[in-house]
Amino acid sequence: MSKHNVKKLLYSSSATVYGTPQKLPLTETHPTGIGCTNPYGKSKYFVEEILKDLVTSDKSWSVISLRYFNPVGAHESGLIGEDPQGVPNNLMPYIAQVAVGRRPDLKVYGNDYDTPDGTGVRDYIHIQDLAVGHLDAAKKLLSPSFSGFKAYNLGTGSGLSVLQLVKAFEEASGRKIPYEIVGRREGDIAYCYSDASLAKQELGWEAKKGLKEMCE
Ligand SMILES: CC(=O)N[C@H]1[C@@H](OP(=O)(O)OP(=O)(O)OC[C@H]2O[C@@H](n3ccc(=O)[nH]c3=O)[C@H](O)[C@@H]2O)O[C@H](CO)[C@H](O)[C@@H]1O
Repeated sequence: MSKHNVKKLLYSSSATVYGTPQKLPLTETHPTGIGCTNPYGKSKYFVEEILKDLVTSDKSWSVISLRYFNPVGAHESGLIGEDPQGVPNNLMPYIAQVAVGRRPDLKVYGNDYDTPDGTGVRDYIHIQDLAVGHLDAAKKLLSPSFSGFKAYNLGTGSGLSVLQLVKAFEEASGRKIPYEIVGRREGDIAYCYSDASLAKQELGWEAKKGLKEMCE
């Protein structure tokens, strides 16, 4: 990057840098790296720390870190979407594979969390909203007044449970999603949802697509 004089970086980070939330909704000032529940979150945290050190040691660098909540959905053309090989780890692609008959049922990882229906609550965000967030962040990064390191949450600001997502997907697809409640998955937390107001104030960005569009 330095050979080509690239000194501006937009980093794809994750809400998992916050670990188990001490306070909800999660703001960018929430501590990071403490109690990260899985290696993915820890690696995102480590890279953010390296980037903070970089901009401190060399003022010619500037970095924006985008902390994604739970990206889901597909492009409306149907040409770009999510179809992971093997067994999907994430909820939405798993539900989609059950809907098309590739898997018999969804295993719901625990219904004994301290949430309204006992299943895990997450802040799902449509990938097209996420893409627009990158464009808005790139504008900020390229503006002459921007310097240093800044992190922004990219989320909708509201949480949905596993069972709410199942129901919404059934409504959008017209297919029944059979499910079975099984034990909790190690490393999972009960709640994770954003306060996305900083991105609205400073980037002029907010999520526009709703649950129905995420499931279509
Ligand atoms: C432990 C783990 O892998 N965490 C990853 C997962 O976080 P998340 O746990 O936030 O996302 P996810 O889509 O894997 O799970 C969302 C919710 O669905 C539940 N669930 C998920 C799959 C399933 O087959 N059945 C089920 O009940 C899960 O317990 C959770 O409450 O995805 C993030 C990206 O979006 C990051 O990659 C996280 O590191």
